[in-house]
Amino acid sequence: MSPNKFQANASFAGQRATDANLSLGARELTIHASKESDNNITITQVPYSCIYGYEVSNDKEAEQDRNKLVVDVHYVAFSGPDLKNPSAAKRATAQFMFERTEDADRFIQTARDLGAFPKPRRILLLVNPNGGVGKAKRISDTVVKPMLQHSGLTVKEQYTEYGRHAVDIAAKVDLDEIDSLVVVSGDGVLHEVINGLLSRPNWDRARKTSIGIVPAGSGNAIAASLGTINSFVATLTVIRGETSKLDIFSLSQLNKPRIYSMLSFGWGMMADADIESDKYRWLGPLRFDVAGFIRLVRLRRYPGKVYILPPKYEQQTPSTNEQLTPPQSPNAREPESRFKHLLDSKIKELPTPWSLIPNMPYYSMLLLLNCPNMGETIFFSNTVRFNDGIMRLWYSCETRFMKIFMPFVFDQQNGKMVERGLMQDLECGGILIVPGVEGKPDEPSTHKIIDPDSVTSQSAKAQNIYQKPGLFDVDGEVMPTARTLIEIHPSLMNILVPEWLYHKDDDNTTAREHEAATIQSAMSQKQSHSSTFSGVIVAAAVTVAAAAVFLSSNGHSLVDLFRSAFQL
Ligand SMILES: Nc1ncnc2c1ncn2[C@@H]1O[C@H](COP(=O)(O)OP(=O)(O)OP(=O)(O)O)[C@@H](O)[C@H]1O
Repeated sequence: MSPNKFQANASFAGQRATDANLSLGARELTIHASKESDNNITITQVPYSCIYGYEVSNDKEAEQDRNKLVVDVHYVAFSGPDLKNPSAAKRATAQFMFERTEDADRFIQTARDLGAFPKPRRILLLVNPNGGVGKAKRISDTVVKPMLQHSGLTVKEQYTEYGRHAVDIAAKVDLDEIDSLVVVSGDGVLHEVINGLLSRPNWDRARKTSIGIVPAGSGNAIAASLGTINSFVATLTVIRGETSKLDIFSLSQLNKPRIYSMLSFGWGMMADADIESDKYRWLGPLRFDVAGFIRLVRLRRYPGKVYILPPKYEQQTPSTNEQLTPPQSPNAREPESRFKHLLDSKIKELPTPWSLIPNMPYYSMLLLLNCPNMGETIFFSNTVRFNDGIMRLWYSCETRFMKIFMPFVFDQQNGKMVERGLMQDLECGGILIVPGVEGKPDEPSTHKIIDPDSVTSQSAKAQNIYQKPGLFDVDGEVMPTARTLIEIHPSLMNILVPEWLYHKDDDNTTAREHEAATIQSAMSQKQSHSSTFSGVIVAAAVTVAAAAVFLSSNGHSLVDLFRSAFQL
């Protein structure tokens, strides 16, 4: 028999087969078996990228014969063609009963050599018991830990005990003792992990530690973007250990420590809604719809100036600091921004290559995204990739209720929100935002939230331009509304991704496409898809109902809400 072929009694995918032929290929295990019921031959493929572990035991049905060994191969099986569909994956086990110990040993050794089984790694698992609707502990206990148990990985679990605890943990953990830092939480805790790692003195070493997420929050934008909303797929991803580069944004303000972001920066309506949605955390992902709806009917204008740097500008001209600290040095410190001086409010006009976004007397929304999804239920645009080294900025000064309402309700999940002309978009390599009243953007006073009643400019008042500068939202966390420099650091970190995910820095696209095709062809049942439209209608109905419940509990009604909307 050829070295990669084996024979064993098999039990898998709800069927039993005597003398099934197993073959270990370059990227998948193939099982040829004849069904006991009708003698028909079935061929089942299990891609290695779906295998999360194995176990060996004695055959219980043949206790006297210690020579007979059973190998359980644990994998994630997809039941529909959409690899990103959260309900399309489940755990499965294929059981092979070998007649002789040598055959079982040879099977395991060959599978190992071909990369069928996960490679041993050390993982620190951070679980936020309070994230989202408090489901992280359950996901960790019922999915993550049981799967990790079979994986052969070394795992240490730690609960976060207070807000920003993950920053402290990531800043202090011994990096020589772990290979990956994985959170079972929402995006907020992953944001904290990134900021903890990048605050370390051994910055260059820390940034290379791979990070991962099993989604258990209410936004889960990163997991939605990676196609790992399903907890089984997310845990499989952590176990298999495939990584991709991840661009990171840094946000600098005068005399404040830099903040790092892996997901988004927002200002205006969406940012206010995101931060304000924290009050409705108990609603889960629906909290964004409710807060968004309330903010939509109370639309505001956000005055300020936004300057941009051309895309890839930084990469074309490496800074002196980067030359001084070669990336191979493990203790290289965080490189300083060469545009830091622009944070000085005395600088009124920015020098080339910076340019002002023209014709924007105020903004109603501004959004910088690093991933296609803004949340589990908000798919923004598939033009955004987390490793292309480009910042994508969307902005608008639209304040008409219906113009914003329609795309937000009907295009939230189909990526067409930006195609409706609601927002303009730009690619850039850096941004400087100067929030504040039109004509006086650089006054130090605009760094604070200002009472609109204190505005004296008649023209600003007449145009209803001058209002509170709004909130700055970084990955769902608030930062002070002040002159802010945002820069991109291409491929700064490494994030755990599903092996079949196509990504741009990949030199093995064909293999990955084959991987996705193999998984898709291995699927047995057809997935039934509810239409996006009906999903949206249901979402809208639930949102309105939730808003009604919330408002009535606060002594208001939907009628008040609509009245205030149309008065604006
Ligand atoms: N034990 C704890 N007690 C209170 N707060 C905590 C605890 N552990 C973490 N936190 C805080 O919980 C906040 C939210 O966490 P997380 O990101 O997991 O959920 P989420 O905000 O619902 O999800 P998403 O960011 O995807 O919307 C974080 O700001 C974090 O600092």
